[in-house]
Amino acid sequence: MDNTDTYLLNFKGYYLAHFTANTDLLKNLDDFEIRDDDVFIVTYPKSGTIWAQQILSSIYFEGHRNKTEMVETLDGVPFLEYAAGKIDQLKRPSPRLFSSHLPYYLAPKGVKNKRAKIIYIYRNPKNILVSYFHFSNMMAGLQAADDIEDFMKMFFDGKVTGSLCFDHIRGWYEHRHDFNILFMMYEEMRKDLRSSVLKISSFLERQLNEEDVEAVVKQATFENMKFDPQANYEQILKHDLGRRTDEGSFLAQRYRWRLETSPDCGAK
Ligand SMILES: Nc1ncnc2c1ncn2[C@@H]1O[C@H](COP(=O)(O)OS(=O)(=O)O)[C@@H](OP(=O)(O)O)[C@H]1O
Repeated sequence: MDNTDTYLLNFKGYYLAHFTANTDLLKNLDDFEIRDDDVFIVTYPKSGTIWAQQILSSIYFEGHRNKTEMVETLDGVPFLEYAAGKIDQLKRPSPRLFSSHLPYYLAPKGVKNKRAKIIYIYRNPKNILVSYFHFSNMMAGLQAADDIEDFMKMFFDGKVTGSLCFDHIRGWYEHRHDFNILFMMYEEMRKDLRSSVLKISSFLERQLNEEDVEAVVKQATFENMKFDPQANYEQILKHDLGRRTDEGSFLAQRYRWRLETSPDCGAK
């Protein structure tokens, strides 16, 4: 493990966000005990993790779906490799839902033996790039960039948390036969959220009645999540992760309308 960079932790050739990496867990990552009913959301950063967390959490937890329980979405679907000390993963009751930005080759042995289910969300890298640029400038623990060109250099050199985006997506896709995995595309989910929820719940073998499906979809709309304090990470951002500036949020999309029309993807 190379600890020398302020922002990036190099673990076996892969960059993690230094400030929040769970180094104790990483030491024994390969042997991390996997249960048959574990479920992982795997993404490259800025590809829709928080969105998938919301969908999974409301598929699995009735109290979340019906808003009778006030649980931060992230606490229901915590990261495996981040937030050291916050949760003892081994003591969590089943079924455990996880999030992860890890590349395929760092997945614990049990995941490679198809013991857990994985939902891999991928997003158009142009949209990732713009989202990541704004996000890096907002988050205290990530390296800020002077402008989009500056960030593009880091992004295409893979000198960002998550390393090179293309390696991440290609790696998981080319090794898909080693895993019990469902691929979902962010942009397709945007086009048809209901079908995406049905596809995910069917893969997870979770029976939902019509009313449940409606509730999950409603909870997962951008408009709902943007203003739902349990879902939008605002408190976590403020108190745990740390902001560099008051501007920006996890659910930004301020440039969304430009994506279809502008060659610079709304970077300016
Ligand atoms: N409900 C819903 N619908 C559509 N899009 C959504 C939704 N929830 C989150 N998002 C968008 O996902 C982007 C954040 O990605 P991640 O959650 O993967 O970020 S992170 O890696 O966990 O930091 C981020 O994209 P940008 O807005 O383009 O930055 C979020 O807006």
